[in-house]
Amino acid sequence: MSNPTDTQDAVLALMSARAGHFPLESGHHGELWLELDALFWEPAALEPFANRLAELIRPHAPDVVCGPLVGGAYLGQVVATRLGVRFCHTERTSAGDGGLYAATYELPRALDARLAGLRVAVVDDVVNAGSAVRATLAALTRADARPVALGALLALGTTPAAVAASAGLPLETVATRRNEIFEPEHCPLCVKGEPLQRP
Ligand SMILES: O=P(O)(O)OC[C@H]1O[C@H](OP(=O)(O)OP(=O)(O)O)[C@H](O)[C@@H]1O
Repeated sequence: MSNPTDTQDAVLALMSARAGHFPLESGHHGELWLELDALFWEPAALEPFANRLAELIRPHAPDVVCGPLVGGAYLGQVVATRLGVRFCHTERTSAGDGGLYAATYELPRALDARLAGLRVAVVDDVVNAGSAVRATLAALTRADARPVALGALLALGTTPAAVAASAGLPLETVATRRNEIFEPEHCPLCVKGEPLQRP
């Protein structure tokens, strides 16, 4: 696992990829869909990568790891256990109004008061447009928590780094993969007349 290319290939091998024309939760369109439902099928296979992510996050000294349901929360529990810190999840509460980044996520209400002032690392299994992690950061800000890092097993394209930078956070990733996403009005697949596919 020390060779970065081997690590990258091994992470990608955990997810099957489909090419097409897909609507993303963020409102963007993309050419890539990753099937993530089987990512946690063999927890022991995923654990070394979750542990690697935990070690990347450790220097940021979080008190809490927070991940969006579903995949980000499953991963976040493993990372939190490895780090010996607390864990919380966010849950999508609205898909939004069709605009960009309109989906909302919320923390369990009972944890709001506990999170105030704590250092929180936000983790997700994959970050693409960053809808889930952006909305999770917003929920943490509402709870007066202090985000300190954004982490992912896999970051797609350049948007995750932009999302982290705009939040003033370091981005820690185990693997990266090239990818492009498009605002609907600038989507080349729409221009070509390719119909959107349900993932
Ligand atoms: O950066 P984004 O553009 O938000 O994409 C990444 C998100 O998509 C996946 O979740 P999905 O929507 O498949 O839900 P799930 O985790 O419940 O399967 C993944 O687990 C991330 O949360």
